[in-house]
Amino acid sequence: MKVSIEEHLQQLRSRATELLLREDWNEYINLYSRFISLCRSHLLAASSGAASDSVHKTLCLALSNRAEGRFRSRDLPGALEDCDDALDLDPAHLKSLLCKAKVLLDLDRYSSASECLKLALASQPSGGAADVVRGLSYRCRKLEAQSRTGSFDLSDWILNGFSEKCPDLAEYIGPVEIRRSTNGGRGLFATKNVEAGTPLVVTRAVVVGRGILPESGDRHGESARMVMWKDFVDKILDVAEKCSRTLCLIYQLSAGTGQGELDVPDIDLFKPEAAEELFVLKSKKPDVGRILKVLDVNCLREEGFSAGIHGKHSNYIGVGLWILPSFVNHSCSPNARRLHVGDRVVVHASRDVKAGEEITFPYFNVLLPLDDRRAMAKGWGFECSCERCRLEESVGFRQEMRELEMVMKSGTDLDGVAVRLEEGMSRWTVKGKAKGFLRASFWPAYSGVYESERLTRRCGRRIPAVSMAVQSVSEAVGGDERILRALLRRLKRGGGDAMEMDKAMRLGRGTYGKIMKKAAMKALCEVALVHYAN
Ligand SMILES: C[S@@+](CC[C@H](N)C(=O)[O-])C[C@H]1O[C@@H](n2cnc3c(N)ncnc32)[C@H](O)[C@@H]1O
Repeated sequence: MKVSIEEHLQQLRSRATELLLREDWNEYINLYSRFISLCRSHLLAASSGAASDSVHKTLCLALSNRAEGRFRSRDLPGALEDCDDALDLDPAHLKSLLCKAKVLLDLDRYSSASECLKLALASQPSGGAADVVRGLSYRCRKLEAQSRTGSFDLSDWILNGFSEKCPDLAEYIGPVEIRRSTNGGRGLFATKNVEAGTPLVVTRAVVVGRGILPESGDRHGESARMVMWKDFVDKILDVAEKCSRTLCLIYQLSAGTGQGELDVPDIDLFKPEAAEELFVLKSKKPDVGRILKVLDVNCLREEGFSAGIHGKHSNYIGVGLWILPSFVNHSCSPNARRLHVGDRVVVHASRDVKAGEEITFPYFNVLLPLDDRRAMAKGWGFECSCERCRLEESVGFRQEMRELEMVMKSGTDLDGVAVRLEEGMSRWTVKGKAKGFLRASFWPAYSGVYESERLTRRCGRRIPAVSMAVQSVSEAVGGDERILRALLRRLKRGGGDAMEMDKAMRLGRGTYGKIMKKAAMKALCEVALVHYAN
């Protein structure tokens, strides 16, 4: 028996409802693709105007439904294309306007989303649809203001113990640009003087892979790591295949070789509003070999209070690719830090930064001696050429430093190490910033002393007071929980004056960023006291 086109479409609709309920988006999209081609061929064959009007309506709804499916399966460019096709048929189609606004919001194109919502409002939605329009408009205004001003506020989230949904942060590019760095490759540079704590870049990851790995030494550990990595790579390839903008941006990143030959892209290329014409590729198929190399060089681990210590398992690991932060080089004397909030990373100045200065954050723990840092940089595949490493390599008293490092590692005579370093620095006429560099290299010894009232008393005035050491080390390496903790412990024990309180607040801003109110900063300081006992 021959089935009429209407009956066929009705069968497809019923099947689509089943797939929608099952959230089987791939099948849902496939089904609507068939539905759409049927409508289009029917439209070509339609003889009367009335018949063609009704198929137009059906086609418009089908495009809108496929857009929703594509949105759910994170094919945002595909979803946008479907919404635009539906709106070509009916510019006031509410469902398509709402879906388009959601897609544009997820693509961080807030002004375009806002335009779309204005059109949706003009069609006078009622009931639930009106609520959706109002909700999206509010979100749009909030994100647009954040992306323009760089004012973020994580206070509520922190004060609620990080338990609520992650705060909704906008994409933001602050006063920075990409230039050639002294290490030969490219780097991110400040275009204005900024204070410690100022957000520089806030951006969403292409993908973050998260998991809880078995204890190290567990024979399943390595295979669990491999499974997690494979899943992460598959997701990256999936996004890159669906979105040529993302693929183009991934291709801008270093694949590890020929640092000096890499192009220096304009910062505007990384703005969500950058024109689509800038992202045209010869082949939309991702070059897997090249992407694997890019991931090797640029993936970062989530870190900071938001990643590891709140409610998450101690073996938790999160690895992601964040495009613009991938231009930030490492330095053992960094001036920026990263804070992870959901899939977004906030890169903020961890100390005052001057216009023209390169923005750097630590790829690994920099509160360690030169040889340990060298080994870690080697693991990353480079030799660190930062100011601090160059200075420590060139000093004539390198051998004496090595001996002190050995004692510090044995953990037996921490006060002796700190005292001998201070005496050595007077003899070697080490001054100013260089003192901060060396104290940072021996921070485990200093912090061991400051943690213990007995050792602090024993050292007396042969080592600097906590607040002075904290000041010099934070000037060398920027804000850091472990340095902040030393100062907070001193304040907690009593004896801290208003100046020290002020210093702690400033160091807190360098450590956590100027993205929270005082009460939330205090809550984080409590966290530093509990979680950073060396
Ligand atoms: C995430 S990329 C940083 C941006 C990179 N310079 C570029 O041009 O795309 C990491 C690579 O930059 C280089 N790099 C980063 N920090 C460095 C440093 N302190 N000294 C030397 N090379 C560094 C290394 O080649 C490293 O593999």
